[in-house]
Amino acid sequence: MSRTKTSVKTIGETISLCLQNNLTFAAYRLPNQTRPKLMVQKNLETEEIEALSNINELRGFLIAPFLHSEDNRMFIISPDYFLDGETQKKQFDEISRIKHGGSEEVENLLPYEVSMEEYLGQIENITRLIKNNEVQKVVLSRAKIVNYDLSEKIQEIFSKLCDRFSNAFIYVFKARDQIWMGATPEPFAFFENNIFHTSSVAGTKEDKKKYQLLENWGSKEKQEQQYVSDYIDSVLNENHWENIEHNGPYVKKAGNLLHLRTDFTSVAGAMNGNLGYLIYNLHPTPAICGFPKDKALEIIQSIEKHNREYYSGFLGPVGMENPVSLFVNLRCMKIVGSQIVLYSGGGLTIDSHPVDEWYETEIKAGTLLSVIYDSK
Ligand SMILES: C=C(O[C@H]1C=CC=C(C(=O)O)[C@@H]1O)C(=O)O
Repeated sequence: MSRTKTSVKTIGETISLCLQNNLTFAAYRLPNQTRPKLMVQKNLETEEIEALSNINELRGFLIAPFLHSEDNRMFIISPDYFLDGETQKKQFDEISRIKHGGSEEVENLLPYEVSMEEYLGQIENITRLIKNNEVQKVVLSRAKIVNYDLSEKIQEIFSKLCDRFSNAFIYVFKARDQIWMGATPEPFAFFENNIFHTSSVAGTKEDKKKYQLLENWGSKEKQEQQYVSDYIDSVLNENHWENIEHNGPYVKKAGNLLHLRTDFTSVAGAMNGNLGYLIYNLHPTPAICGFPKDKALEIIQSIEKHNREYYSGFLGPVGMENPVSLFVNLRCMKIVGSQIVLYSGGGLTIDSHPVDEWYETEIKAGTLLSVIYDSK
């Protein structure tokens, strides 16, 4: 009897082993599933991905930044080991024999942390541009730095996130000397039973009974989400994506928050265009950038003083059990030594109130913080 007990290890135990041995890995749990999965790569270096046109040939855990740059590349973690729900002793022993030294030159600089006062000023500058009709929506974001040493608790927090947020995509990855973790409510591109899905998720309220009903949401949130839906609709059409169906907007719970969400589905037939081009054209949607896209991006780049890196990029398994299961990297953090950097943002429109927007980013950062502080 004891043989079966010791012959398997949990994904949590395997994550600990990977961290201890400085291995490149990604663990994740898909929304509404119970089994966490883990991909472990034997080598330290990950493959850079230049373009997504051949996404159908990729296999592994894909990680794309908000914007490509010299420092923020799109890359993939190879599934040399793919562990589904548990790890057999034999695989565990094999993994324990792979060890890498830590890089000493890593410059894990912390990002710029904006004060509340400065953030309110940034919002005022952006709403002025919106009032002048230069742009309609801009998603402004910030990084919040908390002194907290998570290094010994990463697998514990991963497992708590899985328990607490059953309908989110939960992940943790270590690659390129970085550790990121998140519990995102925003599907970006995935397949289920050969049906392609994407979603428009925007507009935020605290999870109060009143807001569980769509009719109690104001025009600010409805408009904010409509920009995203219209954009997704136009990109799907421009890319000749056929038989598109919409469901929404409806109210969807995301941890301590509620969002408005519309789901788009399309039967993945031969008539549909190239999946890689579609993904390339969809990103970044107005849920994380704004509308019109180019102007919003220009404003974000001139106002935000931190580099978003992988926050508001997209990530998830590709070429594994499904062609792609990609999610927008929200409600996420980067673990930097004994500090954590939490990233959050919010959509600004003509009806935004600066102080409310600041608190919205605080509450969004609180999604992960509530779990971290619970584990103290
Ligand atoms: C940009 C974020 O959320 C997006 C997704 C849902 C609701 C949002 C909002 O209400 O502003 C944002 O568009 C974030 O969590 O950092």
